[in-house]
Amino acid sequence: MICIKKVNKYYGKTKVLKGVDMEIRDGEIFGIIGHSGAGKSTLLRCINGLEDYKEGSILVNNKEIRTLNEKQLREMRKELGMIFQHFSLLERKTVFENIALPLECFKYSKEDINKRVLELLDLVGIKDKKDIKPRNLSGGQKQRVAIARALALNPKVLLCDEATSALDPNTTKSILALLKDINKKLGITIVMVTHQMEVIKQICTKVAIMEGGEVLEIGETEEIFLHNTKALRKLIGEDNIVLPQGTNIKILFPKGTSNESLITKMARDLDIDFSIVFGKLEKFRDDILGSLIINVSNKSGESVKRYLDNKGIIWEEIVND
Ligand SMILES: Nc1ncnc2c1ncn2[C@@H]1O[C@H](COP(=O)(O)OP(=O)(O)OP(=O)(O)O)[C@@H](O)[C@H]1O
Repeated sequence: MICIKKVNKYYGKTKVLKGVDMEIRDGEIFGIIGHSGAGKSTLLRCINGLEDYKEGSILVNNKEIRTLNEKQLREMRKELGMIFQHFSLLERKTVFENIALPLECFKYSKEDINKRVLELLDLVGIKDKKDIKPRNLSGGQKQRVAIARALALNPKVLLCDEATSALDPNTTKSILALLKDINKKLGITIVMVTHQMEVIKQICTKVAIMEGGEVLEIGETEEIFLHNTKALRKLIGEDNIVLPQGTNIKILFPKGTSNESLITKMARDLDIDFSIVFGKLEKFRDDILGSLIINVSNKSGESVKRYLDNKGIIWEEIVND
C-alpha cells in the first residue's frame, strides 16, 4: 500500500507538488495522468526516494520514505521496480547481463542469477534475445528487457514513468497487455505515470488526474470516464462542449444497457424538442460505455430530469462555467 498525504515539494521557490493526497492499494493498476509539467514524474520519484519532499507523508508499506537512510532506501527500492520511457539499458551489456544487474548488486549466486534471468526472459517473452545487445532490439523488446530487470528482485510495486510514450500504438498495446498479465500473475501493484489516455483506458483500474502539481480528481477509471468529469474534460480539451443556453443534460449508458430509443421516446412522451450536443462510446478493457449530452429549453429541463428519474436512467446536468 502506498499512502500519500498532503505532500508539498519545492524546486527552489517553485512549488511543484501541492497537497498531493493519494492511496494506491495492493494489486491495483493505478494511473497518474496529466499534461507535461503536472508533477507526475516528480511524485513517482518521491515515492521511491529519488527525490526528497519537505512536507507531507509518503508511506510505502508503512515506512515513511523521507525518514529512511541510504541503506534503508536501498532495501526499500528492492520492493519498488521502475521502468522509464527510454528504457535505460546498458548498451555494452547483453539482454541477459542487463537483467542480471540488480541480482549482481545484491550478491546473488551465479546459479541463482542464471535461473532467475531465464525465468524473467520467459515471463516477458524474449528468451531468444538473451545474448543480443540492446541496440539490436526494437523499442518494445527493449521495454521488455527493462520490465524483466525491474522485476528481478521480486518487487511488490512496479513504477512506470511514461513506459509506452516512445512506442508505436501496436507495441504500446502489447506492452500494456504484458503489464496487465504481470499484475494478474504476480499480484504486483503497478503505478503508471502517463500522458496517454489510451494507457489509462486499457489497463488502469483507478486513475488520478493531475494538473499544475495538484490532484484534480481520483477515482475508478470507469466512473471517471462514464461521468466524463470536469477534470477529464479539461484534460482532453472538451471543456466547453455544452451549449451556453438552455439546459444541458448528460445521459449515461453504463455497460450492458441500451437506451438508443430512449431519447426519441422521451421527446415524444413529453412533447419537447432537443438537440444532441455530444455523444461518445468508449472502449474500456472489455466493456463499452457511452454517454450523450442533450440540450433542451430551460422550461423543459425539469420535466426531462423527472422523466429520466422515473425510468431509472443515470443523468447529470452539466453547468457551463
Ligand atoms: N530537477 C528539477 N529542477 C527544477 N525544476 C524541476 C526539476 N524537475 C522537474 N521540475 C519542474 O517541476 C514541474 C513538474 O515536473 P515533472 O517532470 O514532475 O512533470 P510531469 O508531469 O512528469 O511532466 P513531464 O511528463 O513533462 O515530465 C515542472 O514545472 C518542471 O519544470
